[in-house]
Amino acid sequence: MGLEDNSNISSSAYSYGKNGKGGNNSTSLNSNQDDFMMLTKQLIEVRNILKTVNQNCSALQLPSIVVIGSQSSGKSSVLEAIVGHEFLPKGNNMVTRRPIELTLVHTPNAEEEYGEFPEIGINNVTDFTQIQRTLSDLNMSVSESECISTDPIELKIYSPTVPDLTLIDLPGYIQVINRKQPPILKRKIVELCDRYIVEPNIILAISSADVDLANSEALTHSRKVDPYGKRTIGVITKMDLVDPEKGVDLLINNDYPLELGYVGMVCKPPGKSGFSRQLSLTQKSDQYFRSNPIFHQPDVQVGLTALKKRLTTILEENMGQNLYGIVDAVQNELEEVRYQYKVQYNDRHITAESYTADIMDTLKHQFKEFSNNFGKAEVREEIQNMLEEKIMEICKELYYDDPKVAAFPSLCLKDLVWKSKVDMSSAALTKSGIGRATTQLVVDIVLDELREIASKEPFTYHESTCDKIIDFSSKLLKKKFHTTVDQVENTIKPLKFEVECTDLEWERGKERAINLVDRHIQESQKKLQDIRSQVGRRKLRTAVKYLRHQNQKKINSHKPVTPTPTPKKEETKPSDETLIPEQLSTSLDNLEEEEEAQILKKEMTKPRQYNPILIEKAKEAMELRKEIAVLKGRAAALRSRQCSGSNGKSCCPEAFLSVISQKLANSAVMFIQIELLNEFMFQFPREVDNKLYYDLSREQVNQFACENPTIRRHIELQKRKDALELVMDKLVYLVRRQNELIRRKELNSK
Ligand SMILES: Nc1nc2c(ncn2[C@@H]2O[C@H](COP(=O)(O)OP(=O)(O)OP(=O)(O)O)[C@@H](O)[C@H]2O)c(=O)[nH]1
Repeated sequence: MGLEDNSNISSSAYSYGKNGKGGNNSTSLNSNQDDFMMLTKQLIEVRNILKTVNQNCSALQLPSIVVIGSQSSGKSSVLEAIVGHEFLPKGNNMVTRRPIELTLVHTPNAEEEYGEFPEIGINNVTDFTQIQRTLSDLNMSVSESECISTDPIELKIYSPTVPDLTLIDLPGYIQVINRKQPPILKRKIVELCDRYIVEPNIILAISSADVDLANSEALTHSRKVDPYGKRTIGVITKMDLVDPEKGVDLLINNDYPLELGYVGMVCKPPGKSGFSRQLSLTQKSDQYFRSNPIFHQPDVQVGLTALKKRLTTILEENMGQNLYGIVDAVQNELEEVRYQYKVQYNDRHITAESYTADIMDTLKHQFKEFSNNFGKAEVREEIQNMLEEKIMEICKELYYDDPKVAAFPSLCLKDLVWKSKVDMSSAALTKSGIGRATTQLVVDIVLDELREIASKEPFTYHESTCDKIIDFSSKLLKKKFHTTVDQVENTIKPLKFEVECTDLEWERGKERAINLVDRHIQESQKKLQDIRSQVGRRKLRTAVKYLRHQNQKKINSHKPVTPTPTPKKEETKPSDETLIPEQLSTSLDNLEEEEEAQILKKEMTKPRQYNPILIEKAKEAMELRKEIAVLKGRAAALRSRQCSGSNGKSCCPEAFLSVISQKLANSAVMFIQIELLNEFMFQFPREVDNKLYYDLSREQVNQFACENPTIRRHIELQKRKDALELVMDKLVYLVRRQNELIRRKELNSK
């Protein structure tokens, strides 16, 4: 727009100022102005939508009005005059440290004016001193050493008296740095302003009337990026501080011409503390100019009304010019996003709610699979396995660790001490808190399974949800824990006193016992093998021999010194029945003995320091050998005739205990199933729905879904596509209106 157009607008603005009402424009002009307002409003909306999805794409940016000027030039006063309220931070201590992005929303039918800070979620603030305080706090969050932050504060003001505008308030240029300010501050402010005075933004260059325009920082900086003033509006503040003639000279400025011209302002008449109410503010601001005819010239634009009108018109024109470019940019962006959406997600629409519901279904489904595979038979098997380990512990304590265990098979029916051990062992098994142990075992299995589910995708993304699952499951199980324990204990009570056993039960028990002992032999052999591989066969053998030698030395030193009778030949090697375990295991090494005798001899004559870890391993290996030997003996006994029937139970404690363990497991499983598991399996899916889905707010559901990065990206792209489609709809409508407007203008001008 050239100066010719400016004069039109200024005269209409002035005529508005003169009668203080709506002026004398024609109806068609009014409707055109409404259309202009509508375009600006809609484009500001579009701009805000685009901002939510496309912060970094300059092609999609719509213009804002950027306010620049030196400190105390009157920037805040102008902005406050436009808004009609004091709301900007005041003080000497560099109160503007962050850009303030101010969106003014004209709400013609609303009675209330209010502000909101969308980014920090503060809404509906009707008290403008509260807005001022919040702005101060947000500015002061930037430390003095940091001086300036580029992170903008977003503020929206809704009012029936503001025009639709987007303004950006920036810290004032510093002319002379004071002692307290860091030297870098001046440059930082220039850099910050430079970021904002770029195209397509409109520059509102504020200069004070009482300062020579040659020294105006605002004009100096704006001219660097907009030499002809095509997008710079000059505002001369404090017009009351200079003679009206000089003021008018400044406005019809030929020294520093701007295509968009200058507007003169008086925001604070001399002697007044400031304005507080919108209506009086506009009136008082314009009053100064009304009272002096020198300002009643067509080329002179003065007063708040003129400024507001000028800003909305220029912003609207600028947005109108940008409209087609924006449409193209949005169209391109939308096509790209649609393509990505198709390629990456096959146009599959997803919501945080649908994802959350899917996850819960997956969880319930996996749990159902587990519960189907964890029926009575499986629970019984688990309990029996646990009891078998207990059997081995009991046998180890009562039988295997007994130094005379080798003699057990021959004495088990005759020797009272050995005979009584079978009752001791059955008592140990039945009285060992079976109720608690079995219930706890099942609880642990259920919780372990849930942890297992939680350890896989997609649950790995939702750590706190997994914690919740474990938490409410533990609580559900805990509720039933004690009753289940009591029930199990009650049912197994009779087994504590007497255990009857049929032939079939004995056979099964024996079979399990044989398997159990065989399994333990294999496990011990595996451990021994591992030690051999870790240490090395030869090294281990030498260390074992060394230990044996040491043991023997100890035994000899404790023996009374009596002449040793020469043993008879057959006594030198004990019979298998009387072999103690160590000797038994030693006999396994006969083949290797020759080979190592030499090394050992050397070791004994020239003692050396053995690695303590090697010694530990050697001790462990000796224990294992001993254990394997005993277990092999027990496996043979269980397979022998001695254990063919239950009457040989005192010779076959493993088989007898296995019979008892089967009976215990049968009784326990029934109550664990009824009291604990059935209830839990029924409750779990309901708790999932209640605690993990229905209880969540919309925001929490969103948060949950976005914990999964794939879903977050999917939702973001979808949001972007939705927003761009919405923007595109609005733009298509605006283009139609704009074309209509141009057509009408052309008709009017004919
Ligand atoms: N006489 C007179 N004084 C004014 C006018 N406008 C503003 N002032 C005064 O000038 C001083 C600076 O005004 P501000 O609006 O705070 O200026 P600013 O550019 O925002 O200052 P900084 O925030 O320091 O950058 C204040 O004391 C105002 O009261 C005016 O039109 N006439």
